[in-house]
Amino acid sequence: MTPPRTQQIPVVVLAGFLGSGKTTLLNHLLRNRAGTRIGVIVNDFGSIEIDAMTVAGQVGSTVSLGNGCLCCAVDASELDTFLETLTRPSARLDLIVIEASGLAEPQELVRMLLASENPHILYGGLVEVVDAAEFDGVRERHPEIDRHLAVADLVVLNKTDRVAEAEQERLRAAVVELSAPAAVISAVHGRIDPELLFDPALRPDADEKTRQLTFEDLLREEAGDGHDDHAGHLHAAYESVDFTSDVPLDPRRFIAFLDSRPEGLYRIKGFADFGAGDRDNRYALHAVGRFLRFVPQPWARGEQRLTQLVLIGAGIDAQALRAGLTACRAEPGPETPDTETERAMWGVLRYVQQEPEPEDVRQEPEPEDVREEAAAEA
Ligand SMILES: Nc1nc2c(ncn2[C@@H]2O[C@H](COP(=O)(O)OP(=O)(O)OP(=O)(O)O)[C@@H](O)[C@H]2O)c(=O)[nH]1
Repeated sequence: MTPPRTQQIPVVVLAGFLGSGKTTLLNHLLRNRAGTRIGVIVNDFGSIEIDAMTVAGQVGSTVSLGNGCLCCAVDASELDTFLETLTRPSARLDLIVIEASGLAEPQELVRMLLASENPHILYGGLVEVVDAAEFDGVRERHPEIDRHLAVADLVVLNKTDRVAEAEQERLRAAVVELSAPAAVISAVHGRIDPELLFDPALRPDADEKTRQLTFEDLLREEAGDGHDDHAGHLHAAYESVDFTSDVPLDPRRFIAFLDSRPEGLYRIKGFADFGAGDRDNRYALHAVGRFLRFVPQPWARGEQRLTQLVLIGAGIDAQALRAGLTACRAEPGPETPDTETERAMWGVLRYVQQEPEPEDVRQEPEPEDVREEAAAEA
């Protein structure tokens, strides 16, 4: 007979501004979990759940919290429902990771976890991912980021491949100052030692520095800084636009649309179908600030060919963006690519990285997986 489960499951909050690399880090973690069973809760800002779709090779259970910021749930009951599902003994999980939306207020999530009455969970710390290449700009626009760093337990200074070494030193010093006494580690493509999440005691200088926010800390913070109102939340000024099309996109028009995207449109993610331009692949698309990248991914057998995009920004004109995207839809063309369609793809291929990252390779879930979608559970 199996003994009753008494151990509490640590719940780690994975936060960081839009596009900083949270999903990439999470995928790295899931691929290098060495037998640790991880449950994942994904909280997307847009209503097409791109993040939930791209969390690959799930082990354990994945639930998606869908549209809107979890930090603004009126009460913690929705989160509690998911935690309840993930902590039942049959899920046999060792760790739960909540990937916050890129606009969430991490301290609100921590507050909800600490207030949860689920006896099977234990708050496992806040991991904040920082995009080294965008850090200065994001901080300038959103001084609130300082507040997020101040409550983190582990900071991952990600995308260090995109900044020069001297610059890295400067950024690191700035992040260390803002997040002290949390440990700060530099990373490329979120490749950190998974043990850092599984076992907080292994974090650099853990014995002296690890600090886990207590409920009292959060209450004090709430009373002190006056930032707790919804209007002060990062996402208050942001809007998301979803676009789905079963008509393929014209590559030239779509690249022209992307090249002229407005300043406030900070993040685009999703998948594009270029029809005859490439019958074999869909193109995963990531824009973060002015950075743009496509990753071709083979269509799965029988998969519906769709373009699905989420655009997130501040001060954007949703109607104009939707109209712009609709105008990118291709006229019916040849079934097989001719020279003209091949040439039209050149603009897209300029943004394709030659060597795909392991994170970009689509994986089928492992056979033992239990995958539960919110719809089935809610
Ligand atoms: N050059 C470089 N690109 C990276 C690195 N880490 C992530 N990326 C890319 O950055 C883009 C955004 O990464 P995601 O992991 O989707 O970011 P996210 O934080 O989950 O994004 P949101 O959920 O929209 O907030 C993708 O194109 C990643 O491949 C890195 O270390 N270096």
